[in-house]
Amino acid sequence: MATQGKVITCKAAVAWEPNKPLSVEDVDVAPPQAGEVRIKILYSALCHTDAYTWSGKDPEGLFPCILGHEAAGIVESVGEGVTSVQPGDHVIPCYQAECGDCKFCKSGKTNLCGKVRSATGVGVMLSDRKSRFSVNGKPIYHFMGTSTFSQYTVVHDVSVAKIDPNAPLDKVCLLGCGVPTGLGAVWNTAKVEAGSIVAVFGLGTVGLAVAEGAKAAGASRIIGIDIDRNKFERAKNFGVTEFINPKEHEKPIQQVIADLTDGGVDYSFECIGNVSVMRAALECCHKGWGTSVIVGVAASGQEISTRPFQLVTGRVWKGTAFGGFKSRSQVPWLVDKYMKKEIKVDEYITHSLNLAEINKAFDLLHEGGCLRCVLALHV
Ligand SMILES: NC(=O)c1ccc[n+]([C@@H]2O[C@H](COP(=O)([O-])OP(=O)(O)OC[C@H]3O[C@@H](n4cnc5c(N)ncnc54)[C@H](O)[C@@H]3O)[C@@H](O)[C@H]2O)c1
Ligand SMILES: N[C@@H](CCC(=O)N[C@@H](CSCO)C(=O)NCC(=O)O)C(=O)O
Ligand SMILES: [Zn+2]
Ligand SMILES: [Zn+2]
Repeated sequence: MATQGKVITCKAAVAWEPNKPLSVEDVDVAPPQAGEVRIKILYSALCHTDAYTWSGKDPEGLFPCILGHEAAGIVESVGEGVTSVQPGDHVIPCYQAECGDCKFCKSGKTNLCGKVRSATGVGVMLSDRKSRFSVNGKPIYHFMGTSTFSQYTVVHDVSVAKIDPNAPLDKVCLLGCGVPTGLGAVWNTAKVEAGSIVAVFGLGTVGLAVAEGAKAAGASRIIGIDIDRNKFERAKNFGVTEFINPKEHEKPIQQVIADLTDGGVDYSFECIGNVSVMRAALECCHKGWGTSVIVGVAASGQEISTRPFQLVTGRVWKGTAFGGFKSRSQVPWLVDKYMKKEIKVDEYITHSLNLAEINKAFDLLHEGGCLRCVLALHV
């Protein structure tokens, strides 16, 4: 391979400072070291977590950095000792690693992996605690161990899922974050049973994937809650059966929902990142067994609260990261499900742009009509 072992200079969107428009410029990407993989990223979608970190509200946000974590590409080269993938493999970089060997991976109780998290949380690679990205010699931090708003990125081998080479990369890039998160919140974290009544707060990509997962699980009612009434029409296609706009009610939304459901729902999901809504989502659950799952990411300094009595009386509060899916083992399975038309992916893509238009893509993310905007990295 002509580029193997060499620095690659390519285009990437650099976030120099919080909230300052991203700058698409030439970035040097160093070759992968031992245990690392350099990937040619072909497509990357934007997730609200990218916008959250860019906003400066993420306590783990470091600048300058290269954001992006919902992508697909092809392995360009691998570092010493890497056997799980080879150049030419089609892959999805996974912000949640899976080493199979750490205390977390071996526990059988969680999809969180501890192998590289101490490095990915501070924007560097594990082996030498340095970045592989630089601009004119100045290091640029990695983000979430993925940094996919770059034509080439370097990730840890434990963060790379090898997928079916026939899968369209401009679609399955979404399986790097939002869609699996919603599906898995239902299937893995809550384990919703057939006949359950479900409430979904926030009908963006994550909330719609929750609805899709709940429908597949056989939920009898799926109540969508959003302050944007326009969200309902589209949400019906994902399984939402009823819609509530909190702005149209005087009573607290948890009371409105309890009244509509003979005391509360079996499962609720907060897919917004708003701590007041997280409280409402817990409190709209049925006494004795209702379970609420926090999916949304709330800003630095925000805290959740409720009366302990809510838990004493049997409600359960949970959270989920990447929907509880084990990334390297289960992302290929999700890709196969998509190829068999068992899960939706295309339906979440509302916009397609290229890397040079990334700031426009971030603007779109804040507009009601946009679910996922997929960027083509090499046009
Ligand atoms: N836990 C994880 O692993 C994980 C993974 C991906 C995304 N996330 C987080 O999930 C959240 C949702 O992501 P998304 O991409 O679907 O976002 P989104 O912005 O597309 O969707 C949020 C929806 O919530 C609605 N909303 C906003 N305020 C509301 C309120 N007070 N009451 C009711 N509805 C309200 C908006 O109208 C919008 O439809 C974000 O916080 C994101 O960071 C978490
Ligand atoms: N850095 C933030 C937390 C961000 C967060 O919660 N990330 C989610 C994924 S969001 C994907 O769009 C997650 O999976 N977290 C688990 C992990 O990062 O290991 C903060 O500090 O507030
Ligand atoms: Zn995400
Ligand atoms: Zn591990």
